[in-house]
Amino acid sequence: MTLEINNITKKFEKNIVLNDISVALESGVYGLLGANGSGKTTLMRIICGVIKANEGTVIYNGEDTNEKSVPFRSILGFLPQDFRYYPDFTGLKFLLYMAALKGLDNKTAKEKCNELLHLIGLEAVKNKKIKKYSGGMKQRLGIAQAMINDPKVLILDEPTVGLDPKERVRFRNLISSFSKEKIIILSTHIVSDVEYIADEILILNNRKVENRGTAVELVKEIEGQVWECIVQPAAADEMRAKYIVSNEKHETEGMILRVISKEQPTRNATMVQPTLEDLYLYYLREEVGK
Ligand SMILES: Nc1ncnc2c1ncn2[C@@H]1O[C@H](COP(=O)(O)OP(=O)(O)OP(=O)(O)O)[C@@H](O)[C@H]1O
Repeated sequence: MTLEINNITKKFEKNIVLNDISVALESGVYGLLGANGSGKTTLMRIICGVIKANEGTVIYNGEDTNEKSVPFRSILGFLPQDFRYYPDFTGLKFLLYMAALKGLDNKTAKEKCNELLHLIGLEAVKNKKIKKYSGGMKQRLGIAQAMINDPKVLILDEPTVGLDPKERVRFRNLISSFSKEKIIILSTHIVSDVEYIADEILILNNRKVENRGTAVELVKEIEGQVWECIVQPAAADEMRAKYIVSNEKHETEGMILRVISKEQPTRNATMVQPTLEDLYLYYLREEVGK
């Protein structure tokens, strides 16, 4: 199973959001990481055919997904960022409705809806109207609707938004149990989510997929560049202006700063193991310095 994104360029008027992006994906879970506005949603919408790229193609198992003769939609599941619900529908009715739209027959739809409602932990409230659901419950319902047709390619735009820690764990388990022989792409700002779920991480930066790899592979890039040092509060501002500071802790002896820098930032600084969170901030350095 392969999904190839070939030379995708997307402009909104003069604003080039994605510039000649090419990535080839095989079955697995991919975490798409990038700053606000880096084009994650745009890329996902292009893959799903919701919007068209100016240039480039999306090829699934050797076939262009934009060709009308290619039934890509039937093997695709999508949770958009701005997913709309019908507030007066119950959770079950909503899923049955989505199943009908995807062409499932009645019997399969009922079975699938109940199975998913159980998996996402909404069985007890399936007959309640969606307007009475919490944000996390709605989000889980959105995830379920994306999975209703047992898609081979599942695209989830910020699926963990609004989920509490317990719900996030449930989501991770759901994805790993579902991920066999599938391509799952999910975007998030929550680094720990991709760290736990994704087999591979794609970093979207400067209009490109700038880097890809496992969390362990990626953090190697900044090995030897992450430091912890103690500074007095008065010096913290200067440090923030000069370096990427990925964490700050107030202690009695001063402030403990976690700093990303090629050189040792202070004489007392000790080198520490980089994390994916450090790497993320490293890629977002322009934002950090602002
Ligand atoms: N329909 C549109 N018309 C004009 N500009 C757009 C449109 N959609 C997106 N953009 C612009 O494209 C850029 C990328 O937006 P996109 O939503 O893809 O980023 P993102 O990485 O998903 O951001 P976020 O993390 O905030 O959701 C932004 O500068 C945005 O303003």
